[in-house]
Amino acid sequence: MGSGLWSIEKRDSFRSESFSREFEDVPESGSLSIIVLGASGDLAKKKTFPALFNLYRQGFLPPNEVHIFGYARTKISDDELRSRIRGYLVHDKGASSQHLDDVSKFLQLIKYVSGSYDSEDGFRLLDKEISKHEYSKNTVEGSSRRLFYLALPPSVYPSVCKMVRTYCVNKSDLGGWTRIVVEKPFGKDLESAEQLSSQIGELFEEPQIYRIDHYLGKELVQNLLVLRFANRFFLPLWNRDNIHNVQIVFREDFGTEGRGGYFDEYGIIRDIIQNHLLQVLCLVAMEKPVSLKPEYIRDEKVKVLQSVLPINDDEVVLGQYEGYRDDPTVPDQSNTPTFATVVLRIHNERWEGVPFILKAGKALNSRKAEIRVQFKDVPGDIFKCKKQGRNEFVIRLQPSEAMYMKLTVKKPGLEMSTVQSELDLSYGQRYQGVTIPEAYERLILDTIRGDQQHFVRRDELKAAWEIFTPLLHRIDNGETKPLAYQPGSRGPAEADELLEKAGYVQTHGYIWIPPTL
Ligand SMILES: NC(=O)C1=CN([C@@H]2O[C@H](COP(=O)(O)OP(=O)(O)OC[C@H]3O[C@@H](n4cnc5c(N)ncnc54)[C@H](OP(=O)(O)O)[C@@H]3O)[C@@H](O)[C@H]2O)C=CC1
Ligand SMILES: O=C1O[C@H](COP(=O)(O)O)[C@@H](O)[C@H](O)[C@H]1O
Repeated sequence: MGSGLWSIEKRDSFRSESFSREFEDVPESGSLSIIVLGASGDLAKKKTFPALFNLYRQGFLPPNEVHIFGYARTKISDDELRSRIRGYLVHDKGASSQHLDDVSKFLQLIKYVSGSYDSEDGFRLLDKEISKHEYSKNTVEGSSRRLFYLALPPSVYPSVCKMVRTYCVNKSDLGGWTRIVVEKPFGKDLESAEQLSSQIGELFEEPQIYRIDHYLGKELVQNLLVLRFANRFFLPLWNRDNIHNVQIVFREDFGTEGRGGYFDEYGIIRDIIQNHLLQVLCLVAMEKPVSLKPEYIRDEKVKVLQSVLPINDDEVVLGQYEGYRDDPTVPDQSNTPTFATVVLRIHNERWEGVPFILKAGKALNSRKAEIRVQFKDVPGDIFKCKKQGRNEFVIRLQPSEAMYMKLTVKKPGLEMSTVQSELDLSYGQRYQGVTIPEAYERLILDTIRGDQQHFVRRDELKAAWEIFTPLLHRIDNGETKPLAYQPGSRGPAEADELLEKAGYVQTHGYIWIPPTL
């Protein structure tokens, strides 16, 4: 079977063949306007526009239907915005002429409108430009589709949503729609998140709101439900009878350079754990949904979150890397953690007693994100294979996507001895030549298709904040302080001690030999 079979094929419409689309398909024929608010910012340049470009190249944004608008306060021309974006679409001097041609054509779809985030004039002008585009595509009023992507700080979400709602929504409902995409951080704690949700909720219906968590767009995160519910051998094993502990880990080998101001307000728990890692936990721990309808999946995720017990202070280790406060945008006395290990306990029939260890850190010794499911020791071990280490199922989200099962086998040879080996599915090997889409690419496509499966619902967000808010308040009040750690290290040694206390047994002496050798 050729690996090309896994390639994304060029499609001539937005219709999806995905299994997740069990909900009704309403034919959509109107023009599509994608409006990137905060178009001059970092996220827009680095993630949003490149994702849109990739969708365009694959035929998901046909130029006869789509127009893209950038909106921001900076006063620049269309061409200036285009040339800023261009640098993020053409990475090397040796880009093919086809690529350069695609970039030029894509950039021609982009128009820039300047205005402030609370000005009537700016949004009226934006609406006029969008309507002009819709008119040029002969779209019947009301059947047009308008997607507003808020690549903005959350402080301006309420005013921007109000402006969009008042001046820029699709004018009637003839199969068209208006949707908004909001980025994290969505609030700073339970109260502020709920307040933000209410403000936006007064303006838009829940099916119009797409709260993005880009970890939900990663290939191996999207694979989790398939793995768990489409494979017979996982079904009976995935519970407290067999699994001893689960680790969900995020490590970065660089600090907060250039983002110190933002980061210091939030810290690693709000930046990574409360959203990205907790979303992964939901998919690892949830029960099988009734079907793949987004609401059924999100119902199950909410149940897991609501079953998480209050965090015990003895099961938290916080760290701050030395040198973090040297950043001029970080206060000298900052108490903000750049590292945290937190043990969560899920109080339900499947998971009672199984620690879920969430670990995230900046400026560590490596960059990776993975889920490590460690199984219990074999009862009545006749091979004395305990010394080899426990069975582990590792799903590496990045870099180099892979999943592998560490297991004990007979060491090849005349002697009957055991050794730890692995069943290895490395994507680079198995799916050679297949491009794995960027998380944002996939999620933006979902917003166009109206599929909310991989977006965070309001009650899910609330439940997530309920778990972390008490701890976050203790940190904010200085009651819990981070331990110092060396940049380039594994983080505070106390974090590994906590891991051991939670029952994780590190495998020693396991050597992996990449299959290419
Ligand atoms: N397909 C593939 O690409 C495969 C790759 N491999 C590679 O083989 C190597 C070994 O595999 P694996 O066992 O999964 O990974 P590691 O050896 O990297 O880590 C094993 C576990 O030990 C923990 N650990 C490491 N040092 C300490 C410490 N000092 N105290 C406590 N815990 C510690 C790690 O935690 P932490 O997360 O904090 O680092 C991790 O949970 C890895 O580099 C892996 O990538 C193996 C199989 C397949
Ligand atoms: O949301 C965030 O994620 C990035 C890491 O994303 P990844 O896809 O590269 O793993 C992190 O660096 C950043 O601090 C955080 O805000």
